[in-house]
Amino acid sequence: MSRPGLFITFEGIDGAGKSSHIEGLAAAFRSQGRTVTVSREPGGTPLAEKLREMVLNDPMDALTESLLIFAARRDHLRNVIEPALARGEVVLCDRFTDATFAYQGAGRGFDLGVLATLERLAQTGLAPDADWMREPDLTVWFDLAPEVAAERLAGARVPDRFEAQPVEFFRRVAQGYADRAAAAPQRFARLDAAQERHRVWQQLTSVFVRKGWLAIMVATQGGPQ
Ligand SMILES: Nc1ncnc2c1ncn2[C@@H]1O[C@H](COP(=O)(O)OP(=O)(O)O)[C@@H](O)[C@H]1O
Ligand SMILES: Cc1cn([C@H]2C[C@H](O)[C@@H](COP(=O)(O)OP(=O)(O)O)O2)c(=O)[nH]c1=O
Repeated sequence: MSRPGLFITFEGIDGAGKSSHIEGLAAAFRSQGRTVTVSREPGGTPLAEKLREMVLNDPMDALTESLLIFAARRDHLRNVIEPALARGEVVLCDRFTDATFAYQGAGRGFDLGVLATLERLAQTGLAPDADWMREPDLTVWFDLAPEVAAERLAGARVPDRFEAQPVEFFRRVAQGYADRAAAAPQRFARLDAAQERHRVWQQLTSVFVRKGWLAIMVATQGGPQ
């Protein structure tokens, strides 16, 4: 019997540690026989990657930014995420719609009601049930104080348009994530991302073991060095 697809997203402020763990988790799933698609937003298709370049580099107002992000998201859902889920794969996506509510909504102060409308438009009509809005099965939230994230990022890479924002911006973004998690506690798994890397990995894998999506052995091995 084929297994149902799993759509898992990773969220948190820039520098929270998401990217450090996604490939390790993909390897853990693969070692247990699952086919995994790893992707990211904005991005994940040729069109969406072009839109990503614009969103990360060109100045624009918050509505334009939100429209481009949701356009990229729909293309990504249509061409990558929905087909992979239909094949029963595990889809691991570095950021998704919670990032839009956190960055454009809480961070830039854009209207949350408009974002909810765009979310419904962009994420409906693609899954097998035409009226159903696609959402992640699980969202792993790397929760980290903005000051710690800024320290980790200092010197680590050239900042994009968002990473160059002041710490107050990231405080609002972090609160945006907290609000999203409070509104959908059954979908969110919060990790204490301030811990050492191997401890974050342990927290991460135990979430998947508890859900029955990974066997217990991977909770004690693997992960980033
Ligand atoms: N638990 C951790 N403790 C200390 N530094 C970390 C930890 N996890 C990641 N880092 C470092 O912090 C920086 C940001 O991590 P990254 O995974 O790129 O974050 P994100 O993808 O969330 O922006 C990188 O330099 C990474 O090596
Ligand atoms: C998905 C998404 C990302 N972003 C921002 C957050 C990040 O600063 C940036 C790119 O995200 P990310 O891929 O995490 O960048 P990196 O791997 O370089 O850390 O885009 C939004 O503002 N809204 C969104 O909906």
